[in-house]
Amino acid sequence: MSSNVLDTLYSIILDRISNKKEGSYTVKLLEKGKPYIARKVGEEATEVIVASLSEGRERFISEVADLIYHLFVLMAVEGVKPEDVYEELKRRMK
Ligand SMILES: N=c1c2ncn([C@@H]3O[C@H](COP(=O)(O)OP(=O)(O)OP(=O)(O)O)[C@@H](O)[C@H]3O)c2ncn1[C@@H]1O[C@H](COP(=O)(O)O)[C@@H](O)[C@H]1O
Repeated sequence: MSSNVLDTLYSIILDRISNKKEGSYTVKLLEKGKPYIARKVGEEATEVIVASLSEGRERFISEVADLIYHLFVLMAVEGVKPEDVYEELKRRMK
């Protein structure tokens, strides 16, 4: 996965936070607050599990994308950038 897609996604999410674009799903999530967003991350993780166990490759890819998006919204709420996570993953590399 090229990290510039992830970095671009994160910058779009930050843009939605600051510009509150009309009709934005991200803005709707933010308005529902952190507990709701955290619950959505859990839901999307479950949907990844279900897709992995009983649905095809395309559904699995789609659910992983949903999970990454919702995780990135939660990271933005927490003030954690993708680079922070990349650093941690790099630190763990053997
Ligand atoms: N990658 C995504 C992305 N993946 C999934 N989703 C939304 O996440 C939801 C997942 O479906 P669910 O059934 O879990 O959610 P729902 O039933 O629609 O709504 P709720 O259950 O949350 O009430 C869908 O509404 C999708 O539209 C996304 N929404 C936005 N993005 C990215 O975020 C950017 C900003 O989007 P907006 O905030 O809508 O402008 C977009 O340009 C995309 O790059």
